[in-house]
Amino acid sequence: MADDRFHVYDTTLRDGAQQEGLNLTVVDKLAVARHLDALGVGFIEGGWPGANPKDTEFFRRAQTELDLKHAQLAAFGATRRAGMKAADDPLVAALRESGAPVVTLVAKSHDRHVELALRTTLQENLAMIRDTVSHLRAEGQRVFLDAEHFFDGYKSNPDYALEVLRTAAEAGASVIALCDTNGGMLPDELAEVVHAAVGTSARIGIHCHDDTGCAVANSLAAVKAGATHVQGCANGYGERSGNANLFTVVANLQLKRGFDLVPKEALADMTRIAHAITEVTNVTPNSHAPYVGVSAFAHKAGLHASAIKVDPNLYQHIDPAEVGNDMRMLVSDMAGRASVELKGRELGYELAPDTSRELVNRVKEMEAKGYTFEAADASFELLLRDTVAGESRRHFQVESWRVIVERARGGEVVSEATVKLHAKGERIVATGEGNGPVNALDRAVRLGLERLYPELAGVELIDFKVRILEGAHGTDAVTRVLITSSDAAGEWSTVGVDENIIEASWQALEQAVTYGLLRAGHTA
Ligand SMILES: CC(=O)SCCNC(=O)CCNC(=O)[C@H](O)C(C)(C)COP(=O)(O)OP(=O)(O)OC[C@H]1O[C@@H](n2cnc3c(N)ncnc32)[C@H](O)[C@@H]1OP(=O)(O)O
Ligand SMILES: CC(=O)C(=O)O
Repeated sequence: MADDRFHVYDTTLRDGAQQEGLNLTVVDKLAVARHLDALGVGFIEGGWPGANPKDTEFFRRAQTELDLKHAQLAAFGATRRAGMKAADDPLVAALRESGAPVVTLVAKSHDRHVELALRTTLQENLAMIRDTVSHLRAEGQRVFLDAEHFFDGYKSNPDYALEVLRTAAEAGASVIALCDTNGGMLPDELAEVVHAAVGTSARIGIHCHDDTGCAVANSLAAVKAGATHVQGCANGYGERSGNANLFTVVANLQLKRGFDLVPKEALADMTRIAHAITEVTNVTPNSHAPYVGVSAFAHKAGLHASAIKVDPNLYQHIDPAEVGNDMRMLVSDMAGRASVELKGRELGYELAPDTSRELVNRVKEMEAKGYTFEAADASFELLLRDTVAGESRRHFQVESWRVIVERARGGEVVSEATVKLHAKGERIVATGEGNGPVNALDRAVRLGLERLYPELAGVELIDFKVRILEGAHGTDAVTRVLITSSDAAGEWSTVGVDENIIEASWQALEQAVTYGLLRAGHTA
């Protein structure tokens, strides 16, 4: 089990699930819990048993289907309703019966909320907290308290807000998490309030929302002010602008502040875990996320690359391997010789200085015409190979292509493409039909080449993006086409640019096929 000196408490399955558009099944929740446990968090808040059948079911199945190595499960719920006994409240019963060793109770700590939202007295709210905490403690559960709206409540009535903490601690709550529920706090003022709360006898925790973009900074400020329990969500999921991103918080505390929160090997697996969770949640990963985003260690500027060539630490705050991420070089019109040299090395080529210079010039010229190599790594690698070895080293040469688009009598629109190619000493003429001109060209090329290169059967065109770009003089617009292809081992992207959309598509398609053949081991 995790070290009890400092708590890492994940609430993805409860507060994270309050994110717009995020909807997890019980199986999804179990899968996310396993990923979080692999990261080594101390607590996983699984949901609110009794509030909906899914969360009740999660806790039932968790007892037999989750074999947690690090984390303890926490069941979330509210203090009892006003005017009744905790033992008689069905939602409190659901917490008791959840099988979770920890219960986290949300309680009002803002006087205005007690009066307006709960519609009860300040004294009755304290009684609700006291009764519910002591009842669950007597039933053998460890009880944490989320002091809802604590910071706004402290500003409105500090004595009452602190009285809520004291009441919960005296009744047996072992953690009191101060919640910036509306997410409106800034780090300096938040730290002052945390300072005032530390010493109320229970461990003080922090739970921040990101409405000011400060959830992570606020969590760190709270820890500096004495909090020893930090809550957050995987990938910053959560209601409105989200919760503190637990991955960022953990990496910051462990790598910058020297806390020993999760095993070193687990931290080095964090990027994979963050992405594995996005696969379950079906939320597109934020490529710019600190530490774990695919762009977190991607370098585009030529000046950066020239320094990185000497020492990567000159433009990186940590070694990406510490969080399981990788440094990547992006090649674009902002590249210099060092950028292409490093990118070449990443792809397995050692480039001579003259070749790097020629390649940078070609990249800049082509990007000025509308090509984009940072989005089309495969096109860059082909350009690099052409620069080193010449285009004659391609697997096939194109004599010509032609496409006919016909609206037939019945109204059906059909496309037919003919390609004339040269490969392995043969002249090939092939015709393909498709539901559009690019589809027809793709079929024709495959039909022509598959006999010589059977691996092409495993290459699929999976995405096709078109963008109309302003021409250099603002009049003659050009089309950029990006094609993403895949085989059993991965994906690659290629780019084509021309005033004619079919020519632009053809360029991207020809490169997609050529790169697919390279990946299949045909060096041409
Ligand atoms: C800050 C947070 O994110 S806390 C987590 C919030 N999460 C959720 O709300 C998701 C799950 N919620 C639910 O499924 C439902 O709201 C339930 C099952 C909890 C309650 O549903 P309902 O009984 O239909 O009540 P409803 O949602 O309309 O209102 C909430 C009730 O809880 C009361 N309440 C709110 N906070 C607390 C609290 N801390 N302690 C006790 N009661 C509370 C409200 O006063 C209100 O009481 P009322 O029914 O007498 O008006
Ligand atoms: C409890 C909780 O999620 C909050 O106050 O934000």
